[in-house]
Amino acid sequence: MSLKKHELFINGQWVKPESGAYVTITNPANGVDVAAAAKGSEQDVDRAVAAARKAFGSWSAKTASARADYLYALERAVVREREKLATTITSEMGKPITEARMEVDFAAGLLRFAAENTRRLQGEIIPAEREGEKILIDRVPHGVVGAIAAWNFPLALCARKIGPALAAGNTIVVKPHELSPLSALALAALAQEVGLPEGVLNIVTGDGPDVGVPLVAHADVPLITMTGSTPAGKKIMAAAAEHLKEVRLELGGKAPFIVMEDADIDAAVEAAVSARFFNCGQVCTANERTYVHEAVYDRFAKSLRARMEKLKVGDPLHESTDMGPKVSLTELEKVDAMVQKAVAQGATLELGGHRLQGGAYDRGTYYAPTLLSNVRHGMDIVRDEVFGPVLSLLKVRDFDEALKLANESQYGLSAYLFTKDLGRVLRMTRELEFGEVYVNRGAGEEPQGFHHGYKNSGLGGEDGQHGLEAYVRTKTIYLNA
Ligand SMILES: NC(=O)C1=CN([C@@H]2O[C@H](COP(=O)(O)OP(=O)(O)OC[C@H]3O[C@@H](n4cnc5c(N)ncnc54)[C@H](O)[C@@H]3O)[C@@H](O)[C@H]2O)C=CC1
Ligand SMILES: O=C(O)[C@@H](O)[C@@H]1OC[C@H](O)[C@H]1O
Repeated sequence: MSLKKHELFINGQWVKPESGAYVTITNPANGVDVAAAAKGSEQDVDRAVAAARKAFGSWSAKTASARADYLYALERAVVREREKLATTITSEMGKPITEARMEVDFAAGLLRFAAENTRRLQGEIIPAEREGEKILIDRVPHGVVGAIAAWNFPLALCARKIGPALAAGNTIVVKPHELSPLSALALAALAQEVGLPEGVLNIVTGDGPDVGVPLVAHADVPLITMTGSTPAGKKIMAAAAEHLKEVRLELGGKAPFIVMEDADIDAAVEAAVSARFFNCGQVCTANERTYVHEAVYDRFAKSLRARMEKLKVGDPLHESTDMGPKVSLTELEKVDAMVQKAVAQGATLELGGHRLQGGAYDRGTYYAPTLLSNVRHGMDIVRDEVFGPVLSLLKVRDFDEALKLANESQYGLSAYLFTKDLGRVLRMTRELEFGEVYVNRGAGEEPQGFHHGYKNSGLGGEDGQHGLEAYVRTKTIYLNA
């Protein structure tokens, strides 16, 4: 049976790539080829940007309510197609179907938030020095937004950029990740179905060098928003600097997960496990370093191990599966190398530490839930982002030490704190150098929050009112009759 070929979505139409080539998308759970996606190129980017530029005039001229209506319609279509979209996500990148449904819900929530807030992008009126004059500070869209996504949330990361960009009156060209373009293409099909005007949303599939690079360099794209690795984010920022364009970057993380002696240990264990093993550890907000107070360390470690042993790894389409495969063999090997290096540097391997093999595991890229103890702060595994199911346990003397070690990182996206002591919580709000902190709960941001990393975790931030405001710029008008 021949694979379904997915074309590019440009100017409201499905069009063939200039290259004439297609890339096979493989399900990491079983090695089965699921579809082929067009291999985009610079010429395709040019076509998509031209379409988006042409559509910008009439889209930005629409009333905020009219733009909201389209976004509400798209959200309703996403909700209606929840199961189909979730299955697409699972088959292209391997997360459990239960989590894929959560991703669809999150994507719908992001679109709904954008729709609800189109009318809240308000300007200002300032008294002038000249009689009769008013100074207006208006908020206007940038024009064509270039959006580049990662594979770990292939639908939600696109919705997170499309929703606010369109709400604010921009048009957009989206480049999904080369490993997982299918759910973004399914979203485009829904946009077409709900009658989104042609050219407002365009999708060019393909890899970073062929599509991402020309999109970033394009003279008619004044704003780039990207989710992915820190090295790629830095390259994008350097390339954008050549053209003095704005960038919003949502990059890697190395979240500390701090458990103090007064914490609810059962709740902390549950949250530590879900924040580490959700999506097979492939989340920028994942629990990367679990710092536990020495007074409760042994109890925590025992309970953690017991909880981890219960994790069911297997076919992500099964309702009871907790963890699916890694997205690709390359990614699996990267994680395994980090684990082996940690062991060589003196960490103790308590659980896992290897690829799962035998039976159905042999067809996919499964890695065992891994627990490392005796982890010391100088080890590479504490420094570098581990995008996989590997939990590193570190013992700390007190809160001071936990705070100090938590801050000793090049990253600054998310952090977690479990304690009942309000004094510590208040101190943490001042001293912890992270943009998003979860107190006495596990991971999972909300559309009305603000997802924003410090240091090497990124620039700009996404979601909520602050995220929406990134998609407008100011225009000052000295108004006289
Ligand atoms: N912050 C996050 O949420 C994510 C972090 N990662 C981290 O990144 C590592 C590598 O994963 P990759 O998929 O290779 O991420 P990546 O950062 O290379 O790719 C992300 C997106 O950027 C595009 N891209 C890459 N280089 C580009 C360039 N120079 N110009 C324009 N576009 C470019 C890619 O095609 C993709 O769409 C993972 O192991 C993980 O550590 C991966 C995914 C998401
Ligand atoms: O890219 C990531 O891993 C995060 O931005 C991620 O995106 C949706 C999830 O809810 C976030 O944690």
